[in-house]
Amino acid sequence: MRTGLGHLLQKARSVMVMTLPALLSPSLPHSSALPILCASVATAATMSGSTVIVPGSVAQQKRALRSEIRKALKALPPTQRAQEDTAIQNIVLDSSWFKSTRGLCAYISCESLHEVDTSRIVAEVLRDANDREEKKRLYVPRVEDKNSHMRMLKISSIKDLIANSMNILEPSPIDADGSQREDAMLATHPVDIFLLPGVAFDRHGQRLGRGGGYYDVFLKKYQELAMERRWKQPLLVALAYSVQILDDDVIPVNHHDVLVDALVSASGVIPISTAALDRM
Ligand SMILES: Nc1nc2c(c(=O)[nH]1)N(C=O)[C@@H](CNc1ccc(C(=O)N[C@@H](CCC(=O)O)C(=O)O)cc1)CN2
Ligand SMILES: Nc1ncnc2c1ncn2[C@@H]1O[C@H](COP(=O)(O)OP(=O)(O)OP(=O)(O)O)[C@@H](O)[C@H]1O
Repeated sequence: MRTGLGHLLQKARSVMVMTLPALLSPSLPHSSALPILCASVATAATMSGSTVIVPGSVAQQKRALRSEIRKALKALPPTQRAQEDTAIQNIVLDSSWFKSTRGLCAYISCESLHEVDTSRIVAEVLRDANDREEKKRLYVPRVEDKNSHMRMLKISSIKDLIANSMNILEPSPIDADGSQREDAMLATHPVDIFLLPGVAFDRHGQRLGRGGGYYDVFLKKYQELAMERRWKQPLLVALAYSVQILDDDVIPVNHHDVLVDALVSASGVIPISTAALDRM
C-alpha cells in the first residue's frame, strides 16, 4: 500500500504547529513549521540565508531533537494516538509483506515511552504460532548490557515476557522448559522483517533511536550475518506516529546510523529503498 506523501507531510506539519506553538510566528504559513523545529533544536542557531547552522556535536543535536519529539508525543491527544495505533497495526496486519513473513523481529511497545502500539501485531503472530500450520517465528529484544548489546530472542507466548529495569517487557534467556531461547543471530532460518521503534524518522530512511545504540549495533551485525549466509536482507520497517515523521535533513546523522527501508504511518506505507518498492 502507498500513501499520498503530500497529505502525510501536511499532517505531520500541522501537528508540529500544534505542538510547538511558542516557536511559531502567527504570520508563518504551516509549511514553515518544520524548519522551525530544526532551529529550536539549536538553541543558539545561526541563520545564514535559509541555512540553519546547528552548533554542538551530533550527539548533542540528537539529544535535543529527542527531547523535542518526546514533548510532541506527550502532547498527542489520546484519541489521536489510539486512532494512529489502530491504523498502523491494521496496515501491517493486512499487508502481503507481513502475511508472507516467516521470521519477524518486533519490539514490545512501551506505553510510557509513547511508542506505536505493537500489542495486536504481537498477539496475532503468537496466535498464529500456536494455532496454525503457517507459523511465524517471533523474536523480541532483550537488553544484555549498557554497551549497546541487545539480543533478539524467540518467544511463543506473551507469558514469556517480564518487565526489565526500564519497565520494558522482554524475554528471559531461558524458556519454561529450561532451554535456551533461540537467538535470531544463531538461528538457521532468516528474519524477513524487522518492525522498528524509534523517536523520529524521515523519508530518506533516517532513524533517530533512544540513544543507546542498541538497534544500530544489532542491525549492522544482522545485515552482515545475512550477507555471510547469502540470505535476503531483512526489510527494516519503522512504525511512526505522524509527529515523528520529520522533514529531510532535520535528523542529525552519524556514520553508524542504519537506514530503514520503509515507514508505516497511520496514512499508509512510505517505501524508501528499492527493496521496499519491490517487496511492499
Ligand atoms: N519497546 C522497546 N524495546 C526496546 C527498545 C526500544 O526502543 N523500545 N530499545 C531500543 O534501543 C532497546 C532498549 N533501549 C532503551 C533505551 C532507552 C530507553 C529509555 O527509557 N529512554 C528514555 C530517556 C533516558 C535518558 O535520556 O536518559 C526515554 O526515551 O524517555 C528505553 C529503552 C531494546 N528494547
Ligand atoms: N555500529 C555501532 N558500533 C559501535 N557503536 C555504535 C554503533 N551504532 C551506535 N553506536 C553507539 O551507540 C550510541 C548511541 O548512538 P545513536 O545516538 O546514534 O543511537 P540511536 O539513534 O539512539 O539508535 P538506537 O536506536 O540504535 O539506540 C553512541 O555512543 C554510538 O557511538
